[in-house]
Amino acid sequence: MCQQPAIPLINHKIVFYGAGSMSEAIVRGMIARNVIDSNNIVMLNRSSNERLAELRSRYGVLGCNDPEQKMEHLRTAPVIVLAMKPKDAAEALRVLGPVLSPDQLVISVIAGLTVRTIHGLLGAPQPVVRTMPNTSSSIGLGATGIVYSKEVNEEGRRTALNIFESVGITAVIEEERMETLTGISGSGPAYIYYMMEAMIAAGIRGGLPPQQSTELTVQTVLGAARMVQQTGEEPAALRKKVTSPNGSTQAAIEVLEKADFFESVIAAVNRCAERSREMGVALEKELS
Ligand SMILES: NC(=O)C1=CN([C@@H]2O[C@H](COP(=O)(O)OP(=O)(O)OC[C@H]3O[C@@H](n4cnc5c(N)ncnc54)[C@H](OP(=O)(O)O)[C@@H]3O)[C@@H](O)[C@H]2O)C=CC1
Ligand SMILES: O=C(O)[C@@H]1CCC=N1
Repeated sequence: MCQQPAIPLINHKIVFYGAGSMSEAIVRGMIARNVIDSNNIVMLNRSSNERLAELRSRYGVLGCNDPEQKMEHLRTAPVIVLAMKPKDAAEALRVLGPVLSPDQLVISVIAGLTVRTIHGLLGAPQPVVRTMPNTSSSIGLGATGIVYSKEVNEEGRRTALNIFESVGITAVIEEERMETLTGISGSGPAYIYYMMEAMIAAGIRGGLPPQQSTELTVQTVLGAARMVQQTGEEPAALRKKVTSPNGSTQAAIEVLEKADFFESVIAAVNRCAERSREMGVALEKELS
């Protein structure tokens, strides 16, 4: 077994402003890794009490949707993670800006929302970390892109890295690359799940019991990812080893080629990046 690197204990409050899937994935991953005490996690949402009760019972975190208490948490937390949908971000940030003090670190996971727009909506040059994680963070296998605003000091960088390294790997990148990264790793799990759905369906249509088809598909995807990771070989080289000349794999790949699989995946990644930019532009318009 390979040992995961030790992550320093996070011993301050983190407020998740938005208590949905992405927040839960990060919280679950951090708690499983024991990098933070659940008493130090506060999760805020807008309306759903049931959702907060669910999070409380699963992770022992504090949930809150009382407007006054919410503002108090936001005013006092050293670290705030923005995790609402892009359409809700402008309003939430306008409310947040006036209660912040200059040393509070704002970490965003919101697709498309740029550092410049965050600053504009907050109305202050807050230290901002723009990130793009993915939901595999919940099992410690996330992949998170990170951009720092120039206001983020060494301690802020370390804090952001501690959070996201505790739930997977991180890549510090230029902000211009964030949309491409979203197309690969932010949304990427969904493409793999889609491929898995199709493989499972094919197995069932071919007469395998659903459970068997699912188990075989899961193990195949897991094994293929681990092979790339552990052998260090290129996916193309590994694919070649599966593909006997004129054999069954070659026949299957020819069908995928005919459907332009390779270029379709690239087009999907590009469209994802483009859509993230569109969402960013829509949010930028909120500034005027
Ligand atoms: N899901 C994913 O795979 C990924 C998502 N992201 C980003 O994460 C962000 C959240 O996505 P996701 O978790 O899927 O979304 P969800 O819809 O699951 O969760 C959004 C949460 O935000 C809350 N919320 C909205 N407005 C406010 C507000 N004004 N004050 C407090 N809480 C508010 C909602 O509360 P309520 O339900 O009460 O309205 C809800 O808890 C998005 O911006 C997305 O781009 C990034 C990477 C991957
Ligand atoms: O679909 C979305 O907009 C978000 C961003 C990355 C994954 N989910």
